[in-house]
Order: sequence, then structure tokens, then C-alpha cells
Amino acid sequence: MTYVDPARKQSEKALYGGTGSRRITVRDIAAAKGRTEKWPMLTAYDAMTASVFDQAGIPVLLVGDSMGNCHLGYESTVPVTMDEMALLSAAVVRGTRRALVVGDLPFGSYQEGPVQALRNATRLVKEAGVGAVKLEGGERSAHQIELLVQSGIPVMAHIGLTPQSVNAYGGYPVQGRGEEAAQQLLRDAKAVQDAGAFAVVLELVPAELAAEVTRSLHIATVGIGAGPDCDAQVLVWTDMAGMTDGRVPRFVKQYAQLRQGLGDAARAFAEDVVGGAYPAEEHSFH
Ligand SMILES: Nc1nc(=O)c2c([nH]1)NC[C@@H]1CN(c3ccc(C(=O)N[C@@H](CCC(=O)O)C(=O)O)cc3)CN21
Ligand SMILES: CC(C)C(=O)C(=O)O
Ligand SMILES: [Mg+2]
Repeated sequence: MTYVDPARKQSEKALYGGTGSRRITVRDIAAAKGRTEKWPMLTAYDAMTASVFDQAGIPVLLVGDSMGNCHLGYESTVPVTMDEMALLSAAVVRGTRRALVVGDLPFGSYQEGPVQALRNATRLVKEAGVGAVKLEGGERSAHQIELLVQSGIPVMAHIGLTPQSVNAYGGYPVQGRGEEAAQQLLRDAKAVQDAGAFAVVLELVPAELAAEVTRSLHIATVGIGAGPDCDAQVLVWTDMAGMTDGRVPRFVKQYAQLRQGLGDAARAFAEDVVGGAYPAEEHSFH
């Protein structure tokens, strides 16, 4: 019998649909680019939801700072703190066995410079157990990415629309439109690859430009509102599952109507309590 290194064997399987039980690593992500295999990523903010996605085979889970508006009741991602990120990232790691868990560095946790970025990324790695961190910015964040990668912390970059800059944008506009903006996006993509990032999120950029970035990089591109030609696609889970209250961005596809379903369940429970139908005999002890 030929000996097959189990790690090597699994790395040759698909990121989605693979049956291996060990945790996905950044090496597996790199190998998928070589196979031109597309893969899914979702956000998660708690252990229970994370375990659902892990058991569904989602290979990469992002503890996004979108927890600010999706989970913690803030208006945007701007107020999210390192303590909040560390707490919820640890919960997501505890809820998963296979997924690579990526922790977002929140606004204000890396802008001061590489040393601040390393201090806070180290917290997420040591306290929460994440396998990688994500931070926003291309050329402007290259020095931070470089020090984290040199220190042994894998980094996912995030360019195009960077929501932590919502106050500077005055909203969430599409990025990279026009020749000058397109050239800047290409420079940002090259800068994060050169700094050592293992993947890069492209948010709200024209599909043609995202395709060009994906072709010109050897690291994975993860699209959100960036067309069909990225190596991976990410959505905020509450948007994907129809749990978000109110309007969702145009790039979102809803695969369930959990908000309606959960509300229906709560109303049915309330009706039963008010009408005396719950608890019934089988729910009672004597
Ligand atoms: N629930 C949720 N989903 C997200 O995708 C998300 C968050 N929250 N919070 C952090 C950021 C903010 N994001 C957003 C928010 C709004 C739009 C939006 O409404 N965009 C317009 C396009 C604007 C234009 O045409 O210039 C849209 O209609 O989709 C996009 C991304 C993405 N992220
Ligand atoms: C939308 C993704 C890429 C993100 O950064 C987040 O959820 O915070
Ligand atoms: Mg984020």
C-alpha cells in the first residue's frame, strides 16, 4: 500500500464538498486557486450559527465587524471594539471544527500602525483562536499586513468599498468606477498581495474590474457585490438567510426567509400561551 499523507490528501479535495475533518488552512485556500475552484464564505457571530454553517460545509467563516449592525444593534461597523470582536470570535471558533475562522480587525485597532495591528491581531489569535485576521485598505494598510504576515498571522485584505470609512464616503457607494479609480484598485490589489495577504475581499466593484484583478493575482479574490468571476463569494449571513430587518444591498441573494419564519414561530408560541394550548399534557410532569 502506498502511504498518503492525510493532510496532503485532504488538501487535494474541494474546499466545499470535501469530507476531511481537520481545520481548513490558508494552504488549502492557496491550493484551490490552482484548481480554479470557487468557494463560499459566510459571516458568523455566535457558536450556534457557526456550527450550522460548519456542518453545512462552508470552508471559511468570517467574524465580520458587520456584527456591529447585524448583531449588536449599532448603526454601522464603526463602534465595534476589540473586546466585542474577541468575545464573538472565540464563540465562533468554539462552534466549529472544520472552517477556517477569520476575525475582522475593527475600526481603530490597526490604523495607528503595524505595531498596533500586531498587538490586536495577536489578541484574536491567542484569546479567540482565529486562524487568520482581516483588515481594510490596500496600499494604505500594506505595512500592517507585512508585519502580521512576518509574525506568522495570515491576513485577508479588503479593498474596494471599505465600510469602516462610511463617514468619509458619506454612504456605501460602488468603487473603482472610472479609469483612475480602476488603476488605484489594481494598485491596492497588487500591494496587499506583495505584502503577503493570502486572499483579498473585493467589495462593491464593477464585475469586469473584479475579473481583471482575479486574473492578475495569484492569491484568492473574495467578492461581495463584485460580479461572478472572483475566486470566492462572501455574504453577511443575516442577508443571505433573510434575517436582516429592512432593505438589503442589491448584490444580496436571499436563500431563506428566516425573519418571517422566526416571527411566525414566536407568534404561534404566544397564541398558544395566551389561549392555554401550551403547555399540553405531554409537556407536563406529575
Ligand atoms: N447587513 C449587512 N450587509 C452587508 O453587506 C454589510 C453590512 N451589513 N455592514 C457592513 C457593510 C456595509 N455594506 C454595504 C451597505 C450598503 C450597501 C448599499 O446599499 N449599496 C448600494 C449601491 C450604491 C451605489 O450604487 O453606489 C446598493 O443598492 O446595493 C452596500 C454595502 C456591506 N456590509
Ligand atoms: C462583508 C464582509 C466582507 C465584512 O467585512 C464583514 O462582514 O464585516
Ligand atoms: Mg468587515
